Amino acid sequence: MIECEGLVKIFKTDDLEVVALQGLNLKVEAGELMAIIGNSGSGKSTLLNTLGGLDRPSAGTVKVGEWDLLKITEEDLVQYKRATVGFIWQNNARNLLPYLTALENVEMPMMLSGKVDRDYAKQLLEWVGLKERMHNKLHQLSGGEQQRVAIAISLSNRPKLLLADEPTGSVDTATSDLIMGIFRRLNRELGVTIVIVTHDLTLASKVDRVVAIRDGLTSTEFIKRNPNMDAQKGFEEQTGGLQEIHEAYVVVDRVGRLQVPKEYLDALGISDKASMEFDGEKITISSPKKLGGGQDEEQKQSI
Ligand SMILES: Nc1ncnc2c1ncn2[C@@H]1O[C@H](COP(=O)(O)OP(=O)(O)OP(=O)(O)O)[C@@H](O)[C@H]1O
Repeated sequence: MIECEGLVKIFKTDDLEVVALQGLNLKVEAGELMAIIGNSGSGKSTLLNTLGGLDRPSAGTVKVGEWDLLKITEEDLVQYKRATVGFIWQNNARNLLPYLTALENVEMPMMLSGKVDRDYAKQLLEWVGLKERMHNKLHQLSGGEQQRVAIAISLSNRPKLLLADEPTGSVDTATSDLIMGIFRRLNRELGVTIVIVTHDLTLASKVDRVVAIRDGLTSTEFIKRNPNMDAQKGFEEQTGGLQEIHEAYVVVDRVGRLQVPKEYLDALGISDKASMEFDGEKITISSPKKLGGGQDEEQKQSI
């Protein structure tokens, strides 16, 4: 469904260039429900905006289904956004109209694309658990309910891909669980591919695959050891961290590049060069060998 290879995004302002994505690789299969995590400024939103057709990529490959988002024309981009992708933001005020009802809000994008399907709009609000509140004006709904209206809106164009940027960022834990449950159902029952960007490790622990971004590159992948773990409700909350539930893998790209965490490099005093050894079973990266002896002091680290 999604294929990014060597994806680069550079933001240019008057006197500054920011390389937000530095040659990122990412594959997402159709029907996946996965999360992207990373520190602030690591490029998560830029990646999501690029996948959503809101930001234009600077270089590399970025394909979503049949669409090549690097080469796509402006005209096709409008079509892509209309037909293929749905978007949910943390700040739902961006896509909601407070003086309209929940139902009218869901119908609005349908109206803009020329085809209002009231039954489907109602069905969507039922899906997100707002059957009883669909005729309430937005300002009469709580923040969590508004976020659920936003989810219904994002599905109004029947997207194959749903992109959610911190969808639970401003709601409480109960609402966050509810939203995650809605995502899981949409994914399992309607087959919508869902990519969630989040800081929240508890949320991330509830999906099968998590990809970590560091400095605009995919660095680590976490794959759930037991995909049926969802059934054990509350388990994630008890265990907390991602590593309890997922196996962590370092991402190696097509030409063999991988990202070594900065803290490891700092601990070993590695800056621009390292020694690498292969003993038939594992690869060892260590601080550069000192020419003319001194190897005994070498600190080693296995990867
Ligand atoms: N429109 C823009 N113009 C210039 N620089 C930008 C723009 N958007 C993002 N950046 C820069 O690109 C880098 C990545 O930003 P991005 O918003 O993708 O990170 P993020 O991981 O989503 O962070 P956060 O979790 O804080 O939202 C940052 O250095 C940011 O300052």
